[in-house]
Amino acid sequence: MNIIDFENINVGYDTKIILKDITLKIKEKEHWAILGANGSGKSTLMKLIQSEIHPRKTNPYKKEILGKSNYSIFELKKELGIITNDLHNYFAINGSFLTGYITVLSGHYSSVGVFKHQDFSVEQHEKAKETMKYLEIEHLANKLVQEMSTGELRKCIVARALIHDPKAFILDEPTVGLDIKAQINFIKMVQKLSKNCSIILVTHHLEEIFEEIQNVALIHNNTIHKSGKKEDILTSANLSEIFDTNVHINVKNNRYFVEEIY
Ligand SMILES: Nc1ncnc2c1ncn2[C@@H]1O[C@H](COP(=O)(O)OP(=O)(O)OP(=O)(O)O)[C@@H](O)[C@H]1O
Repeated sequence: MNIIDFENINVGYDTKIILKDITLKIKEKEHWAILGANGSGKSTLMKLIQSEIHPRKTNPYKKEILGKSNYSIFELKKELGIITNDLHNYFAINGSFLTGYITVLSGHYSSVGVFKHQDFSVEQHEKAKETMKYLEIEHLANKLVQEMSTGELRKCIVARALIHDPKAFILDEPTVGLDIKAQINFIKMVQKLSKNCSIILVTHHLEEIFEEIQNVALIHNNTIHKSGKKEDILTSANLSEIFDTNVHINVKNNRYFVEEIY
């Protein structure tokens, strides 16, 4: 099954087209990085995936997620763990008085916090505990969201999505606001998740593309400029083109990094 199967999609805001002719196929169990400069349209692609914006109907197109062209967004979000900075900020503001445990438990109803009308079974509580243990965040169980660091809250939000055992995680610039140690730590956690589900990592940081990510799509010139196997796509020439600056990249221990900007 394909996680994402898009063909010839044009999408934008009001009358303005931001991304055109989007064709992208991501199969189950594949791991992808989507790379692009600031303003290239990465977040717009995320909004398209989440159906916050819709393809223009002026041309034939295909938009299937998890093999379906018609789906309820509520159900979709259980099958796809979608982690955005908007979600993070929403929790930081509206869920500031929740504990880590309640944040994770609320994933069962995809709500922000738990409410009197919601019943939780013993199994649901067990799942929340097990998920926190798996992500090594048990120590955050009683900590309030407002007392958490950016990295701690982001991990709780990932755990909240993981409670549904999603088929894929889509992470939009997940290390924004994290210092170097927290960034490495977070990417290690995503690497662990990749053992059980697809990872689609939207980023502009080359170093975050961990070994298991074997496919890359580059967004440039309002479209998916190039996509395919990591070794073919992640080249100094391609990155110089999309970031509009001369960069020389290198690979060490299966990790890509920018060696020189000139
Ligand atoms: N709600 C909106 N209404 C109109 N234009 C928008 C809207 N959101 C984004 N845009 C425009 O769409 C283009 C792509 O923006 P988008 O946020 O998708 O880029 P991005 O690659 O995610 O950027 P960044 O790396 O800076 O987060 C930009 O020119 C931006 O100004």
